[in-house]
Amino acid sequence: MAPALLAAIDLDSQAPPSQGLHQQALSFVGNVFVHVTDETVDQALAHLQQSVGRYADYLGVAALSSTDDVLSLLDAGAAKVFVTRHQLDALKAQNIDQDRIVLCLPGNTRAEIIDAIAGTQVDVYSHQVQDIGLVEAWLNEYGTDRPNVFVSFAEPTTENALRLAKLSAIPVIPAGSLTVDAQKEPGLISVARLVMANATSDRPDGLFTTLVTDERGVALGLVYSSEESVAESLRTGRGVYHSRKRGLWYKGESSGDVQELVSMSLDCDTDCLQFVVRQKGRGFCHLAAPTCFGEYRGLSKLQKTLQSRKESAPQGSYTARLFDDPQLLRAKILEEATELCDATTKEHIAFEAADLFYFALTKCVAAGVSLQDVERNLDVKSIKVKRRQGDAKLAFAAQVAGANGAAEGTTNVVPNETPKEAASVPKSRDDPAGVKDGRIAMKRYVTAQETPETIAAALQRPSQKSTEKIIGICKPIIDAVKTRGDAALLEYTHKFEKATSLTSPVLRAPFAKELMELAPETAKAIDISFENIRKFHAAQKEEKPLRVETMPGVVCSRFARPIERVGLYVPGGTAVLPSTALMLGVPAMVAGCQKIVLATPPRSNGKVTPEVVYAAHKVGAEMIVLAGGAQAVAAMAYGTESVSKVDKILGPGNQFVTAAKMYVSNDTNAGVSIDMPAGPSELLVVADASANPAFVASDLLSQAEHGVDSQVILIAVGLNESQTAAIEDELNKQANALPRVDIVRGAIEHSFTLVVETIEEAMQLSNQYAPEHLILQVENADKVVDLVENAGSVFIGEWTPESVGDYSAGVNHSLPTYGYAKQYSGVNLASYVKHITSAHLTKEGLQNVGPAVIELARVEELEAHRRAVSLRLGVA
Ligand SMILES: NC(=O)c1ccc[n+]([C@@H]2O[C@H](COP(=O)([O-])OP(=O)(O)OC[C@H]3O[C@@H](n4cnc5c(N)ncnc54)[C@H](O)[C@@H]3O)[C@@H](O)[C@H]2O)c1
Ligand SMILES: N[C@H](CO)Cc1c[nH]c[nH+]1
Repeated sequence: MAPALLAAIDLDSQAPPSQGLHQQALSFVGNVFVHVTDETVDQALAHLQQSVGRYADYLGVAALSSTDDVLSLLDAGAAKVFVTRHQLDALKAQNIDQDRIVLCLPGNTRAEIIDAIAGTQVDVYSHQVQDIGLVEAWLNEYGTDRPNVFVSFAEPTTENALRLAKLSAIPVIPAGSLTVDAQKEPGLISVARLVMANATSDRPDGLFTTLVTDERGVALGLVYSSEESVAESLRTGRGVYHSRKRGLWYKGESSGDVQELVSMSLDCDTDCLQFVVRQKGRGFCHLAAPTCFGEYRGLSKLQKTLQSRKESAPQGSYTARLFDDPQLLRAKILEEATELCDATTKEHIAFEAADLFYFALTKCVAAGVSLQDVERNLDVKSIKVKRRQGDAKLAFAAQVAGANGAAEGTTNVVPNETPKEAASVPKSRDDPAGVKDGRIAMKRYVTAQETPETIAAALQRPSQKSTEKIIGICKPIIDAVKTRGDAALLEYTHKFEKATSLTSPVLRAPFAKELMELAPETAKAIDISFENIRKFHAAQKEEKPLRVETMPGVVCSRFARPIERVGLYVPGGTAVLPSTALMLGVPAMVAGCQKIVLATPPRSNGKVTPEVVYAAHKVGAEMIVLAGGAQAVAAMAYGTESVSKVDKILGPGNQFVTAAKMYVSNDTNAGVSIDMPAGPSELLVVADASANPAFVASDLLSQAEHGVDSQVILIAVGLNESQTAAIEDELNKQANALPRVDIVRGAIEHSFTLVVETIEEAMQLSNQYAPEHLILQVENADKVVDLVENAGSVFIGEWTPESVGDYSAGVNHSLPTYGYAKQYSGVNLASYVKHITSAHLTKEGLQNVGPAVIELARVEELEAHRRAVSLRLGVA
């Protein structure tokens, strides 16, 4: 819609004008003209930022030397730019919407104008016009079927402006020459007169039909206006109309339900006014309803409810709980966003979107943000000219890839090609340094200031994709491998690993030397780690059977035997993990398992990294299955033409690996067991004032870099603000220097610090969480170990970073996550053996224990059991 006028303002003038339009009246007019030069581009951008949504900015940019600056101004929300012919051509070449361009005419004669606008359909601007008659002449010649014509005057007067306004030209007049109070400023040009210059009434009484709406455009009611009421409304900044019975009508004067004027404008054929207002009191309608068409609905209604809950919520109100508990609100927003992503039917999508809107709007209202603010943002974004790539941030893309798999084509996260690349995930294209999105920081809770429920909610792990869903994806894969063996296994490796050249799914021992060629320092590091892991696991061996004489002549024993055939899964999706091959393979070797099968996804060239082959060789693996995911698990569980069937499958992996392990272990036909359900890596550090902030931060980051779903927690014991901030600063600094900063950022988003007062409280919270890894960086750390009840593995004192456990200290890194440390142990020697018990009785022993057996068999009415004893003892 063409504006009625533009009020020209000066970017440099800081002081309010001594006469003419004040700031608020600029919004009523709704359209402002600003002249921009190379020196004032930044000021203009700042001005746009403040004013976008309050009024439309028309910018004179003819003096700008750079087209980029013009584009930036359009991008920042300028409604239109007034340009030279040269600039017009440059903007056209950039495909800028011509509706946003106004061509500055080089002169005002007919010939000059025709020449300038030849071949264009853009609006035009005739500036500093001296001879109004000349402009009137060509406006009359063109008629109304022409682009918009903007005109500024060498000497603006009411008469000049009205003459051109009546020909539907748009006057551009300095704000200081305009007034909304013509009585007080009689020498200035009346805005009301200009606004109404072209208004036409289709009513016998000459009044103008007026639609009154709120800021979101929701109709409040219908009224009538006259030029006088419009002038009064502009003067007072309130809703003032013309009552057909009582004349000038100051809305709400007697009821108190007044309105603040936001803006006013005419419709497309200038016979209807729209007043945008902020309604006060009970509402617009004389029946005390918000609108003359009834109550608010939908988002407007929700907003009103939330705003009133914020002011005073009834006891037990859920919304009030959300306002008070940002952590709960955050969790709900994430939960609902995920549910919306998973919804498929129209009804379900509408249902989930409604839930998400509710929680999102609660967040807005809590922060004093209105729907109008949100919609203003949408409008500004809708006219951006610099389009973004639109890719998801890597952290989120990786999450989706984790759930759907890159192979489904849902993301652009690609599987690794080489070990080095795999270890260094690329940063997002939008943010090559990985720092633009701001500080990397964990949320902080001071437990003394929070409710126990808030802390308990914080200690919940981030939600995982439902196992049923993942099993639904894995089951067809497992069935295919079970029924079609190698052929299916190879097909899935071609599909998921893109290893299309692979023709055999296994690599058999002895492995060729050239497949395990390593730099001497790498081989040495593997050898050292191997030896330490071997020593620690060998020490766990039970040298002789357990033997107890429970009664004279009754001897009970328990002895261990290795599980004959074990399958070890070494993950390889986003990182290559030879350390995991050692952690799983060395105890299998020490336990004496006869057949060790190792499975790992190959690279796209069909090969496995030499470090993994070397580790497989050192532990005596019989073969490496060149496959990953559910297909590798199925191959080891059921066996194929090439893959040996195993009795137990161990090792971590992503959701597909875990789901497949759980599925095959429940299939009685498979006859296979598993170590434990595994989840994303996690770490909890308990640190007191003696801890080195740089050490603490480095430990937290060491697990955060595993995946966006990793979680790290700091429990700060008795730290003051500056001590806690020192760790946070270190974390931000070190995180931003990491190659996997995007993954870290994703993990840190659901990681947090708990500030507690005592070490006892810290350990109680740690035991409640049951972390996979627990680091104690506190005074007397070895004494604090006594307080540990639940944890996968504990790292004691400032010189024990968790990474030593990941690689070389000797302890195992395959550990229970997701709170399973409450009931599971990490992988250890016992994971590779089963225990067999034996009983050995003498005659005397049977005489001693026999009567008890006879009696219990009688109670259970199992006669054959009873007789097996009574017969030997010769009793009835
Ligand atoms: N707890 C521990 O001890 C420990 C140690 C090392 C690694 N980890 C964890 O193991 C995990 C390794 O995950 P990863 O993805 O890097 O490697 P991975 O080897 O576990 O999984 C890769 C396989 O997933 C399968 N897959 C991918 N998308 C699929 C889809 N859409 N449908 C079906 N199958 C699909 C493919 O077969 C692919 O080979 C990480 O979460 C890491 O933190 C844990
Ligand atoms: N920290 C992982 C267990 O959660 C294991 C690992 C392998 N490589 C490095 N770290």
